[in-house]
Amino acid sequence: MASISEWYAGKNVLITGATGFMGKVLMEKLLRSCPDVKALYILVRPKAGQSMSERVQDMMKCKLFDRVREDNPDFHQKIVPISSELTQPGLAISPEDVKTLTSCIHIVFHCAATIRFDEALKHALQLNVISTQQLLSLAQQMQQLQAFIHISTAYANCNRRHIDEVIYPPPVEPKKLIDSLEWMDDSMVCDLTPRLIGDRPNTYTYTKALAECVVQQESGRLNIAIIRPSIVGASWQEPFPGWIDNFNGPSGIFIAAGKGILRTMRASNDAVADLIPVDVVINLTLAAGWYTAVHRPKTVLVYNCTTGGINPFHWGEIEHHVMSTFKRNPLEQAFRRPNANITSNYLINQYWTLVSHKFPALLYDLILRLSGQKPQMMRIFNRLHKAIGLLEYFSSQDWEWNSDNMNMLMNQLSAEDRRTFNFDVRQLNWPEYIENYCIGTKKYVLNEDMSDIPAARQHLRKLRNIRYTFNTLLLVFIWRVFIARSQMARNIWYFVVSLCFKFLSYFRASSTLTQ
Ligand SMILES: CCCCC/C=C\C/C=C\CCCCCCCC(=O)SCCNC(=O)CCNC(=O)[C@H](O)C(C)(C)COP(=O)(O)OP(=O)(O)OC[C@H]1O[C@@H](n2cnc3c(N)ncnc32)[C@H](O)[C@@H]1OP(=O)(O)O
Ligand SMILES: NC(=O)C1=CN([C@@H]2O[C@H](COP(=O)(O)OP(=O)(O)OC[C@H]3O[C@@H](n4cnc5c(N)ncnc54)[C@H](OP(=O)(O)O)[C@@H]3O)[C@@H](O)[C@H]2O)C=CC1
Repeated sequence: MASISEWYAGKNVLITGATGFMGKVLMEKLLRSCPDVKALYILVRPKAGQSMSERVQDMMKCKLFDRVREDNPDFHQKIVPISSELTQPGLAISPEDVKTLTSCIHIVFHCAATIRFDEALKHALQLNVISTQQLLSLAQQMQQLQAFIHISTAYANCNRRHIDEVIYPPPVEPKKLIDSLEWMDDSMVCDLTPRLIGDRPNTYTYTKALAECVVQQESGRLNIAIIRPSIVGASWQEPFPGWIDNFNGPSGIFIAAGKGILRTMRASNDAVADLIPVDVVINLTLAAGWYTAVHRPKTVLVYNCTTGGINPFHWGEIEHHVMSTFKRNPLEQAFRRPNANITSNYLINQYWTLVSHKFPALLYDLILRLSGQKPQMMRIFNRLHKAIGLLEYFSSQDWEWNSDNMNMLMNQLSAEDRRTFNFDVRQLNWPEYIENYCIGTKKYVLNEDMSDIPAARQHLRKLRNIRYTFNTLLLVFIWRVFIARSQMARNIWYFVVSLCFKFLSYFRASSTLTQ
């Protein structure tokens, strides 16, 4: 049987969400490990004042593509951008482009989605559900289509503790919801949202669950697979360790901790941190594409792409390794020395939020105001608290995912494919992975240079000296205000000091006697 790379040779691939984190890694891997792939058609919209072509050109300059560029400097010739706004009718694809796509595409990878946890339900429904429906309708017209791979999330059914590789009944019939929301104005939808999402934490997981149901309903004659990754993190091995380009999931938390801004967060030390490296997800996705096309399973196969059941690691361990990495490889211009702690206790977290977040922010903003600058720290902390509030649900509990299909797929691969498209997370060394992940946030998200580490260390030493000076001044202040002004406090203070003195004298005398 042909290897995975051989199967992709000569194929036209359609990718949605190609400008996103996973979409880019998917393109890179296809171009590098399947060099004979015919073309990658990518659906892209203009954004933030940039045209579609400008965005694609910028994207291809990205460091992620360095290895591909080395192998094939003309790799851009294989990329065919197609203008598309997924929230528009017909995905806003021109009739000529529809004609091209329906005649030549062999495999579709649907990665596009809104992954925001605070997305308005109408928009999340439009993008995550309705555009999936529209893309499936387009796929039904593709004459050469062999597989359709839908990227979902392992948390689509996070209202369950144990999650099998099946499509669960939807919380509501998607079509009914789409029809109902159509006539409602935004404020009505907003009021109804908590009732609708029920025991799910946000509109993201809710609409991703509905999308899975739509995939099943609209599957028709298509060969479909659903990939459900858990928390997608930086790359493990490919194209190089530690590739990450956004603040999503834990990345923003790691950065905030490394900058010394985040000092406390509610999370369970003992809960499994179900992180999955992005290259593992992409390798599994490409292998699932091959398997779906070649073996044509009778039903929609769901692949839970998780680590917890195979090679578990816990949030407490993550905290330890993140802190240790950032102490050895500090981020530039840290606000304070990195020292974050996670706790599952609500009151303890509230206390530390007040003492370690709000108080220093107020103090810093006061200093900024006094020096004629604009206060900014409280605003940063308010945003951080909003983000943490939305993530806590996922870091405070754990889930059990069945990953039989991932194992089945691994057993279907030849030894060579298993190496080229490695998704065997049993080999993942977590401490090494977390170290590379943190360094990746420094290098690729914050664009900091590793050669500046000595200066960053010097800055941390300066912060330590400021803290010692501040603590000493605080002690003197407390002494002046509370001790020196009250006779009773003074008596207690002298009593404590004399007790310490007596203890020291006794200790010195007894140690002289024993000599
Ligand atoms: C050291 C101890 C570590 C212990 C770790 C413990 C716990 C880990 C925590 C959490 C892990 C759980 C993660 C669960 C993931 C579930 C998996 C999934 O299925 S899907 C993918 C996950 N989706 C997300 O992560 C999206 C979450 N983000 C949002 O919903 C929003 O971004 C937001 C948090 C609500 C913020 O919205 P807001 O409008 O305020 O800001 P923007 O998004 O527009 O961003 C503006 C600006 O800020 C940057 N940004 C965004 N997030 C962060 C952040 N967390 N920290 C710092 N900066 C952030 C963003 O890039 C923008 O920058 P710019 O303007 O320059 O583009
Ligand atoms: N990141 C994670 O931790 C996890 C992600 N997933 C799933 O993986 C998939 C990819 O996620 P990820 O790469 O992280 O997400 P990103 O937010 O990085 O990328 C989202 C992609 O969708 C595109 N998109 C969004 N809105 C539109 C629109 N209206 N029209 C056209 N394109 C649009 C974006 O394009 P543009 O650049 O124009 O905005 C971007 O390319 C999603 O389906 C997500 O649910 C699952 C589990 C975890």
